[in-house]
Amino acid sequence: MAKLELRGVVKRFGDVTVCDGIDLDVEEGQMVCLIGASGGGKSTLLRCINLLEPIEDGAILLDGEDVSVPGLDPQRVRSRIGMVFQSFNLFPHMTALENAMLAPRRVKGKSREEVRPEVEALFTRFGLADRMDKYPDQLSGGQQQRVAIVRALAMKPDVMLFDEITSALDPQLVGEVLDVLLQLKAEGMTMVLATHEMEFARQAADKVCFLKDGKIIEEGPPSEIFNAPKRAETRAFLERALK
Ligand SMILES: Nc1ncnc2c1ncn2[C@@H]1O[C@H](COP(=O)(O)OP(=O)(O)OP(=O)(O)O)[C@@H](O)[C@H]1O
Repeated sequence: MAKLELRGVVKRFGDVTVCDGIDLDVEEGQMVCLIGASGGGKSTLLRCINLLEPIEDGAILLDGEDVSVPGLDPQRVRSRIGMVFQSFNLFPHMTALENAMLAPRRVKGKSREEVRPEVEALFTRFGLADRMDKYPDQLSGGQQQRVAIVRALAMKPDVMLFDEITSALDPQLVGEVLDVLLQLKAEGMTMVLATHEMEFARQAADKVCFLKDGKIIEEGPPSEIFNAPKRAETRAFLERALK
C-alpha cells in the first residue's frame, strides 16, 4: 500500500481547464471519495492519476516518487495504480478467470501456473469462487463488476481508483460491490473513488472532497462535509443528492 499525493495537477482539453490545480493527499490505507456535480472533473482526475490522460502541470507522487514525469513507462505505473470503471470492460470471449489472469501474464510476464493460484485466491476472497469459469454474459452486473475489481487486484496494486463503479448497476446489486470496497478498506488498501453513493461516502470515507469546475472547493472528514458543509454549493448538492 502506498501514499498518493497530487500537487497542483492541471488538465486541459483545448481551452477548457478540467482540473485546475488540484492538491490532494491520500494517506496509506485511506479511502477518499470525490463527489460533485456531473462535469466537475472527477473522472478526468482519476484518469490523470492513472496516466490515462497526460497532465499539463503539477505532479502525481506515489510514495514520494513523481510518476507523472515524462518518459516513465505508463504500464509500470499502472501496474501500481489499479483502476475500475463504470462499464466493466471484461473481454466477452474469456472466462472470468482468464480475464483476471490476462494483465499479470501480459504486463508482468508471469506464467499461467504462477498467476492462477493467486487469482483464484482473489476470487475466493470476494465470494466468486463458483463464478471463475463463467463468461461475462453468464454473470450478473454486480458479479461482473466484482470480477473487474479482482482483475485490477491481480496486478497487486498499491493504490486503487474507482470511477462510478456502481452507476451502471441495478439498485439491488450495488451493495455487493460496495461490500468489496469495505473489505479492501479493512485490508488497508489506499483508495480513491468518484461516487454518487452519498450514504456510502458518509459512512465509509476517511475524507470527502467536493469538486466543482476542476477545483476541490471543500474537503474533510465526512462528519464535517455532510453535517456542516462550509460552502453553499456543497450544501445544495448534498441536499439534492440525499433527498
Ligand atoms: N476527452 C475529452 N475531451 C474534451 N473534453 C472532455 C474530455 N473528457 C472530459 N471532458 C470534459 O471535461 C469536463 C469534466 O468531465 P468529467 O467526466 O471528468 O466530469 P465528472 O465530474 O467525472 O462527471 P460525471 O459525474 O458526469 O462523470 C466535462 O466538461 C467534459 O465534457
